[in-house]
Order: sequence, then structure tokens, then C-alpha cells
Amino acid sequence: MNDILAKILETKKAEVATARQMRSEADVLREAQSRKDVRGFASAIEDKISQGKPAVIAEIKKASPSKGVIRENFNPTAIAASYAAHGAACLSVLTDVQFFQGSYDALRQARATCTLPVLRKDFMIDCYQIAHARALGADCILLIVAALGKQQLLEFESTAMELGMDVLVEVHDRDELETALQLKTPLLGINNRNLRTFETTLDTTIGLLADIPEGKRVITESGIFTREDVERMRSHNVHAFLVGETFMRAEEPGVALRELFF
Ligand SMILES: O=C(O)c1ccccc1NCC(=O)[C@H](O)[C@H](O)COP(=O)(O)O
Repeated sequence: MNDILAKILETKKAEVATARQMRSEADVLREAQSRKDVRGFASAIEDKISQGKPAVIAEIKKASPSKGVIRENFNPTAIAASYAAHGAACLSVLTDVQFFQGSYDALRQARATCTLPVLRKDFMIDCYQIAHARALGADCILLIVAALGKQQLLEFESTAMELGMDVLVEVHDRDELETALQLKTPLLGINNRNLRTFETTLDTTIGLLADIPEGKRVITESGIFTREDVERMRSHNVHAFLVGETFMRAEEPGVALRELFF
């Protein structure tokens, strides 16, 4: 696999190995288990939707492999406060340093600023990262089917759930969907972006909807830019959205959220 996802996953392996040398998994797990402050991520999404509103997972990301630096003036505290003031259901915070210029502090600061539940947006390849996510304060983790085998998905999901976190499982095509449906989590992200080619089309979400059973909450991810995009999704009964770039390019991200969705 000579692509960006493969490079990211290789880098993660080295990162986790270094982290393990700095601090044992048992120690991280103890801290994760001692935190009793988990916020309901899935329930925050359902609350919005039950009120007839779109559920927006508002992303905090400075840069990405496909777009380079997206936001120069990057202040996670101010961005989180802005999102919270303008109707976000949840936050998604990039913690990957090398490819997204994220940080653990960004997650800590964003979460400390508001009462919204927070997704640790990173590339999970090891149980160590799941425990570390909760130790940092994350309320939900992302599991990308393209990055993991079935046994890892099941194991990581159960570790996250034992720690009280929700799980967002992410797919891009029908085969990945079939695997994702074997997990317990109701949160099913469909990434409109192909993580290997960066091609992004909302047709990806629309094309998979017929194969998704009752009981799963579809979250459309990436490439949402206009009110027409939002209306198109809502006309297909998709009411949960994960949006980054559109908000990150706006002077006031929360105002951009309100204008796009409300
Ligand atoms: O965005 C990338 O370049 C990327 C590359 C490799 C793996 C993941 C990548 N992005 C993560 C995401 O999918 C987005 O941050 C998220 O869905 C928000 O998308 P957008 O609203 O288009 O910023």
C-alpha cells in the first residue's frame, strides 16, 4: 500500500512504540479508568435529531494531507467555544501531530472549554491509544475499517465501551460496511473522501444508504460545503454530519456552522 493511509498507519506504529516506552499501558489504563467524566456522544447526536435538528459533529483541525494548512490562526479553545455557542452537537478534535498538526493539548483545551462530548480523531491501531484517548478526556473514538482487521475492530470497540466511550466506525464502501455492521455501535460514519486518492463525493453516502439496517445512525463525513449539500443529505434521511474544512476556513467557525445548518 503506497498511499497516504498506509504512511499514516506506519507512522502510528512507531508513535505507539515510543509512547509505550515513555509510559506503560497499565499506567495509562489506570488513569483512563479513574476518569468518571465521560459525556454521551451518541446521546448528544440523538438529542439533536429528536428535536428535528441536524446533529453536527464540528471538527477542530489545523491541517490535513489533502489540503495542507487549512487554518493558520489555530486556537482550539476559541474554536470549541464558538462551536458550542452556535449549536454543535459534538466536537471532533484531531490529535495526530505529523499529518494534521493536531495535539493532545488541542483535545484537552477544547473539551475543557465547553460541555460538548468530544471525539478523538486519530488513527487507532493499538489498544494503548484507546486507553490513552479516555485518559485525555475523549468521549468517543474513531475506528476506520480501512485501517483495521475485523478482530481488531471488535477488540478496540469492546475496550472503548468498557471505558464508557462511544465508538464511531467509519466506512467508505460496501465491503467495509459489511464489516462495520458486525460491530455493536450504532454510530456509522460514511466518509465521502477516499482516504487513498482523496477523491470526495457525497454520492458515497447516498450509494450505501440502502444497505444500512434500522438501528444504525448514519453520519456523513467530509465534503459538506453548502446548504444544498446539507439539504440533499436531509432529503435522504441523513441527519448527522461531520464537518471540518468548511468551518475551519471561516473567520468564526461557529457562525459558519449556524449559517450552514440552521
Ligand atoms: O482529509 C484528509 O486529507 C485525510 C487524509 C487521510 C486520512 C484522513 C483524512 N481526513 C480525515 C477526514 O475524513 C476529515 O477530517 C473529516 O471527515 C472532515 O472532512 P472535511 O469536512 O472535508 O474537512
